[in-house]
Amino acid sequence: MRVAVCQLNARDDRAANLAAARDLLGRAASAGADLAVLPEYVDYLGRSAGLPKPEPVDGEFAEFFSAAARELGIWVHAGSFHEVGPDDARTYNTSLVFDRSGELAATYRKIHLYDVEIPGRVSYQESRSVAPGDTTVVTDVDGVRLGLSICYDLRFPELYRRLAVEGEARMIVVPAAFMMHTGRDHWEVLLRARAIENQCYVLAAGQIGDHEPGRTCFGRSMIIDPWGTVLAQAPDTVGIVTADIDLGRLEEIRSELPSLANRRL
Ligand SMILES: NC(=O)CC(=O)C(=O)O
Repeated sequence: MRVAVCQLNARDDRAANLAAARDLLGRAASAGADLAVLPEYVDYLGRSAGLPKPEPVDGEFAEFFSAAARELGIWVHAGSFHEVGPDDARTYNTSLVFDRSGELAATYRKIHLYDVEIPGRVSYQESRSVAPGDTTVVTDVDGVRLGLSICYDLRFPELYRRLAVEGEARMIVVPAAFMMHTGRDHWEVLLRARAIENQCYVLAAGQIGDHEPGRTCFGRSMIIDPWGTVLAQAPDTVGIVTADIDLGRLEEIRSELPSLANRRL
């Protein structure tokens, strides 16, 4: 199976964001990808005052990416979007996965919300406008188990352990809008740790560059194998990178260094 991660610079123009995402999916399909993964908040990354009306899971956002999956004949992980939330003040931060025929295969709502105050660097209170999900999700992509997560979830290893052990995931996606300040020191380390400790492929698709208001994302989308080797890394531009998933190699690593099987807790 070939996978692609797509690096995007979403801003406050929803139509332009979706068109840019569709272009990247087309490029992924042309590169032979079976599965393409988009970053967190494909629909909108701008001022909260300008946020378009949140949508239900079966709304226009879903129709758009369902059509893309069907037209291109590939699996599409549509990053995440602003889903209608449980009350007027909050949305959900939601990922959708579509199969090759455009059928919805999985829905995941970000569980861990980014409430962080780093003076002079990062001030973000995601839980003010987003409600957390409470369910772990694993789906089958052409017979390969794919575990779902979003951005800040990356810092909570217990989620990934659950995806790998209870969910039997062999690949884990991390669509993200990781901040520049934290990204340059933490992004690759955390991604490679999750890949090594869970002996899974990690597919990490990031937003890149400046987004209103004054938010800069780190990018460096990457695909990592279960040994922790970075198979592909995006340069600091919008674009895609691809790599091939080798399940034989994964099983070899799990049998030669059986740390998952050797768990005591
Ligand atoms: N933006 C996020 O949700 C997470 C992030 O930037 C970080 O964990 O650092």
